[in-house]
Amino acid sequence: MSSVRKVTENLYWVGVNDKRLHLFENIHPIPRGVSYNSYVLLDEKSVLFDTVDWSGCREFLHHVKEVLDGRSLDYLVINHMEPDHAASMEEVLIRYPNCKVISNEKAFLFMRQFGFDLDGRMIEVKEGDTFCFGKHTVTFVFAQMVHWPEAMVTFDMTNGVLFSADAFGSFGSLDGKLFDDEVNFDRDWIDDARRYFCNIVGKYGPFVQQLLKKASTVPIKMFCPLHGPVWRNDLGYYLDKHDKWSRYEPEEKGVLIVYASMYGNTEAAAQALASKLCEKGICNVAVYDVSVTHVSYLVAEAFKYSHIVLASCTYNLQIYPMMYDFLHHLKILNFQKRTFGIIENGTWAIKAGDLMRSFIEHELKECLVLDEQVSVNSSMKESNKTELDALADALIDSIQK
Ligand SMILES: Cc1cc2nc3c(=O)[nH]c(=O)nc-3n(C[C@H](O)[C@H](O)[C@H](O)COP(=O)(O)O)c2cc1C
Repeated sequence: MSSVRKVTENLYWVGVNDKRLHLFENIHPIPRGVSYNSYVLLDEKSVLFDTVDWSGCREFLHHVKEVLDGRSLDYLVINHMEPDHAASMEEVLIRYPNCKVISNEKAFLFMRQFGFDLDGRMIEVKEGDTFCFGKHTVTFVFAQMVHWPEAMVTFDMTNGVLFSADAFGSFGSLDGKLFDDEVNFDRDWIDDARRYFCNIVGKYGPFVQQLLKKASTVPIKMFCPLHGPVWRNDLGYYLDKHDKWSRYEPEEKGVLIVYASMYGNTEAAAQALASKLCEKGICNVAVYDVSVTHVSYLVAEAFKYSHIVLASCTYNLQIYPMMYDFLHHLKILNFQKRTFGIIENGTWAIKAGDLMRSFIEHELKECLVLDEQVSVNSSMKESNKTELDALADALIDSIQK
């Protein structure tokens, strides 16, 4: 008896959940854990699709053994060579000495780089190749840079299952609930799914768009990703989210306010703006302290909202370091197509506003900074109230356009 679950006829989830890992990629907090998904297909040949992180190897091997129930393993398909999926492959190959690895040229190169000895057990496939395991015939679709260059997805033409690698994944431990229709995704999962996408694959929007285009040409009935729930019900909902995220289009009209403040004065200005916006009828407003909320959450919120206000005090003639870090993350994730407002603060040489404006205008693509800037000199004054009003009005004008 184990946590193995049947996915569909002859296909089983043999993955593991990880609630111990604190930081995914040693960067992103995962308070709800994460799953490493792997799947076994029992056809005339037995096939394992990807493996799991090294930390879950022992339990995973038990799952594989249980499903194989005495059969040998014929093939291991590696869609993605990142160690959270491929680290356990060597152990699989030791236990199943007749198992051959099906993957692409670049993935085999990466396997050698990671020190896996495949010793004549490689079957190299190219884009569009097909492979028959008995009743099931699969085709391999390259998904370059979703999220590594060797990534591919495998489409089972017999039952419509897409083994989608890192595409359509999410943070979050499954805890028994394998399918999208077994959870309240919009309530309990969407924030983690967004945070996963934006921070892990966000930079590669155009490549995700290419994959979505390829996906639209085949009759997919199920996404089997390498993290998070399997999709068998409302695929359109999830496709639509991925389409928006990968085009850098906001999901919602609203204002994200992120502030950097040491002694509370910049924070007070940020909160005053939030109140003004709500008073004027725009209540879809989210406020975060950049020093309190991890940057991966801020990035996800930036992808969600149409408008962003950055409020930063000046620090050694620079943008406050945590705010700079947030901007840096947006830049390296190829973040684009938003309207920004700016609040700055300083006591003797106020620089944060100009520096943030310049960063947004020069380092982010297709982003606009509103002229209506708020400049606080240490603490808010009467003149700042007028500036805040003007910024709130400019944001509302822009939202309503
Ligand atoms: C380490 C440090 C460096 C600072 N550097 C500058 C600066 O370069 N220019 C400036 O105008 N104010 C500077 N300040 C002052 C703060 O920006 C200023 O007091 C601001 O009002 C603080 O806003 P807060 O109340 O939101 O923390 C600095 C303060 C600290 C602690």
